Amino acid sequence: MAGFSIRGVSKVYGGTTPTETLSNIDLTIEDGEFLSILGPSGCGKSTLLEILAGLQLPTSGEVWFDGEKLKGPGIERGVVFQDPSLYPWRTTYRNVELGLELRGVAKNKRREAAQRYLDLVGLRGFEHKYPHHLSGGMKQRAGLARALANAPEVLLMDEPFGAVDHLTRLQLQDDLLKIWEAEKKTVVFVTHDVSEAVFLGDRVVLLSPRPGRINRIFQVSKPRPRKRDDIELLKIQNDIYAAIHEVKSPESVEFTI
Ligand SMILES: Nc1ncnc2c1ncn2[C@@H]1O[C@H](COP(=O)(O)OP(=O)(O)OP(=O)(O)O)[C@@H](O)[C@H]1O
Repeated sequence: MAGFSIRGVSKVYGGTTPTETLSNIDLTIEDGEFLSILGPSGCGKSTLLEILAGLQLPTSGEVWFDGEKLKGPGIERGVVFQDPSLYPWRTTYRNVELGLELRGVAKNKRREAAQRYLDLVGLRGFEHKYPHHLSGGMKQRAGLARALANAPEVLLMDEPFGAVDHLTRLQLQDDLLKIWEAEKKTVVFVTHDVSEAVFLGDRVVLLSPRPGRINRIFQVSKPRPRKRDDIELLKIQNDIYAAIHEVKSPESVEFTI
């Protein structure tokens, strides 16, 4: 059961002026769910994702995954960042097999897994190219294949398509949904793009800033495949904008339509 139970999680970053970044987050993420986390810049989206990844510990509260209290990172939770940070001296294939290599997986098993996921993300034929020969979208696909090759139960994605052009972004969203449907992973997807959050998610968790709190959770019941101009999705987007404007913070309107 690759679900999370987040109970009363708060995060205070230290320093000369300690800041409460997250306050009292209670959230259950279901096994197999595609959950979007949406909010303005600085509301703590990445911090929450890092807590789920085990890269940060909450200051108070706790997170349970798969029936166990989280204490740190784990192979069952793969992370995909905006910058895929591929090693420039390794080919695409060798970047994708890296995690397996570090864990001592035999070469034939590595090859099998890397090729499977390179195919799945649409990079067949680019296995032997180096990262500088790949477009931004292709690098992001390679980063996704690298995460998938470790066979995680959960993908934790932090604005993974934030740095690619608009059309590539739409294509990557479609492809990610196909992969999610094929692989049956739990996905937690951080974005500040309202339409992306609604198009992708089963639910959209809207965070409000300073400190980051759950403002509202929007259910997106529309079955897939979805059309971007679907009236039901547009209505949810409008409801989200209305909720954002209710908060009335000048910085809480930094969203992409
Ligand atoms: N390691 C850290 N140490 C101190 N403060 C931090 C640290 N990481 C994040 N913060 C602060 O916590 C707040 C929330 O940051 P976070 O990156 O989680 O927000 P976000 O919603 O993901 O923002 P963005 O959309 O701009 O990436 C910010 O004010 C940030 O400066």
